[in-house]
Amino acid sequence: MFLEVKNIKKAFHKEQVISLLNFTLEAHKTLSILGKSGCGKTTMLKIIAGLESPDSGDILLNSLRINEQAPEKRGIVYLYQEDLLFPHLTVFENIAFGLRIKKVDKNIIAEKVNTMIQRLELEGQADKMPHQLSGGQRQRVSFGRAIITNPSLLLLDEPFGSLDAGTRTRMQLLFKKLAEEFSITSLFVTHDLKEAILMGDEIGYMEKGNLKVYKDRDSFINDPMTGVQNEISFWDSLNTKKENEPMNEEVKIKNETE
Ligand SMILES: Nc1ncnc2c1ncn2[C@@H]1O[C@H](COP(=O)(O)OP(=O)(O)OP(=O)(O)O)[C@@H](O)[C@H]1O
Repeated sequence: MFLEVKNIKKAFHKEQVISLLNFTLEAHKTLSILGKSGCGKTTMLKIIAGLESPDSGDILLNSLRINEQAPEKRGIVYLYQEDLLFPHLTVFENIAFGLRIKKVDKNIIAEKVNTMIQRLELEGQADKMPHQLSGGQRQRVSFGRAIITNPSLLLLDEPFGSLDAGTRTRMQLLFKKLAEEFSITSLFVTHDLKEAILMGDEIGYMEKGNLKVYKDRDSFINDPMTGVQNEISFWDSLNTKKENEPMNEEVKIKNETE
């Protein structure tokens, strides 16, 4: 297993935010994690990234215990909704940033960044500054910046939360494509049911600091806790209403003519 999270617990003062967290993730897979606000999703990601320390338990990456490793040494990138680009750098330089820090040869940087810009469908935007971009374009630049350094694990915290529905759908498809192309291993936190189903090779549901990972999509869909059944009943009830509408109309007309 590539990522192993074992018996993690975390409390803030008296609030037990992570009760007992246990799960594993294979390399090149995406685990989407659904859960209500405040159930501990961000805290879990921060612990894995090394931005918060757990009270107990272990995190293993490639069989190595990384609990004491500094965040920048973990090869993990944590990307959140309002990810800030460097405002004084162009799109090209924002994406190139991680490679420049690693002192990669400038010709290789140019080649890698230009390829990434193409993959992100950002052709013609390379010289723009972040404030000249749309929300979806900014989010794509953030992805590019995160992926270009080949992180071992990508932690995505509601990455499309601030986008409109259409842009969000396009970003989901683009991420699926990039995840495959760059063999990304990721945890994808979302509030959105459809997004969780669409993005995850595996799906987990977090409640009160516990994560349940489902063995397949059907078990997730059939568990009443995940809310999928409620959603289906809602759409079914609208359909039934629609089917009944002409009938009601007929009854009304008939009654009026009687
Ligand atoms: N640094 C902190 N100090 C004290 N309490 C905290 C801290 N960070 C988080 N919490 C608390 O831990 C709980 C879980 O927070 P967390 O941000 O992990 O939830 P979440 O599931 O990511 O929520 P959301 O979906 O709204 O982002 C909340 O009750 C929050 O107030």
